[in-house]
Formats: sequence, structure tokens, C-alpha cells
Amino acid sequence: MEIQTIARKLLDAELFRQPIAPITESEAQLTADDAYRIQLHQIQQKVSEGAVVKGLKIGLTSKVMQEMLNVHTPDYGFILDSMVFAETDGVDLEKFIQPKVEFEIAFVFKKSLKGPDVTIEDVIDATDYVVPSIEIIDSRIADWRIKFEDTVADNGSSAGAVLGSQKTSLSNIDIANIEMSVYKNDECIDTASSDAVLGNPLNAVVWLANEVSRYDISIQPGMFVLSGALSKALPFTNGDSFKADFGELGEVNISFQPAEVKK
Ligand SMILES: C=C/C=C(\O)C(=O)O
Repeated sequence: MEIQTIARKLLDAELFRQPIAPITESEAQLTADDAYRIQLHQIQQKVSEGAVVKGLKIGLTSKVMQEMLNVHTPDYGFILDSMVFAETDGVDLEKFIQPKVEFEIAFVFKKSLKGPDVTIEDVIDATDYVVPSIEIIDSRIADWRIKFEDTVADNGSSAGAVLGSQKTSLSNIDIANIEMSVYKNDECIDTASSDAVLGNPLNAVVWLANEVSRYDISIQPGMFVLSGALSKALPFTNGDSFKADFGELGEVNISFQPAEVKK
């Protein structure tokens, strides 16, 4: 099947909230390169319709997430303006198919980063500040039955991002040693450390900047990058709220509520 045809199926799955069978079931020969081209085709389609790329997400950078989804290679996807929510928004579950939330560190850039030879020093130099963040992931593939190529083609299973308000310069912290506690409806339900992300979230950004350069993509000033989840992705229902407390980085909040109860 053609790249454009598979991209259209995924776009329709998202639009009509009707998940499709794993692409890898019918397209056993699909390569990682094919999958990234399917992803890019959808993003280019949305951009041609007016969407704006605000950032990128890195996925599958922690052991807990790799084990949870049985996919053991990091990947990435794009975050568009329509996917960015404010902490105060009250996100409606009905927008998604089978969503989960993840807690991550977001890097916001003041300089561009263009691979293929990006180093940790380049990332530190290009970073304006970091903020705590939440990613909403969702799968347009039925029951999350994803292989690596399925989630890549499906924009890294991304569906939304929330950035916290506290901005911290990398020079003021040890980004590889940030402790995080996750609260669901005010109860602490998980903890993790930032070194869960490839040993240091900076490694994840280096990886991303070099990977995207294969497609002539660079990280631009003003864009943000989500590091990948520190801890396990969590399901939720309308009425749930989450807080992730990242200690000296501050906290980030999200609540889910149906559109009709929004103020
Ligand atoms: C399938 C998505 C995984 C992530 O977003 C992650 O590990 O952060």
C-alpha cells in the first residue's frame, strides 16, 4: 500500500475516532523509514490546512515505557498548535480514542539545532529553559497493539501537550537528577527520576536533533521538545486530574472534563 494511502487511513482514524488494525499486520515489510514518511505525510497535510508545528515529542526513552508497550527503540512525533492545551483548559476526553497521560521535561529553544552532529553541549547552548510537562498520548491503532513502525507512522502516538509555567535555566539545575512525584486526584501514585530518560534527558534531545536531520528537519528557536515519559503512562476518565511535581522545576497540572461542564 502507498505511503499516502496509509497516511490517509491514520488521519481518518483520528478524525472519526475509529482506530484501525495495526499497519504492520497488513504491511509486514514496512520499514522505519516508510513509517516516518507516513508520519511526515500527515503532518505536511495538516500544515497545508493551516496547522502550525509547535514542537516535537520524543517517545520510548524510558525502560518503563518501553516495557509497557513492548517497543524498545525511541521514536519521535510532531506537536501541532491544535494539540497544545493550557493547564487551565480542562481537556475533554471525547477528543481522543484511548488516551493516557505521561509526565516529561520540556526543553524550549532559543537557538536552532540541526543535526547530524549535534552534541550535549550544543543542546545546552540552544536551550532557553526547561519546564515540567504532560503529554497526552493516544493510539489510532486498535487496543494499542503497536509495533515500532505502527507508533512511528501514528505520529509517535501523540495527541496533546501541556507545559507548566515555571521556566528554569539549565545552568541552575542538574537536569539528570530531577525527582518527580505524580498525583492523581490529589493522591501520590508514582515517582520517578529524570535519569530514567536515556540516563539524562539531554541525551534524548541530542538523539532527536540528529534523527530528524535525516528528513532535513531541524529544531527551531521557540519550539519545544518533550523528553519522553519518566514514568508509566496512565489511563484516565473524565473528572480525573493529575499533578506532576518536579521539585525545583515546579509542577504541571491537567484535568479532564466533558465540554458541557467547562466554565
Ligand atoms: C507511545 C508513546 C510513548 C511516549 O510518548 C513516551 O515514552 O514518552
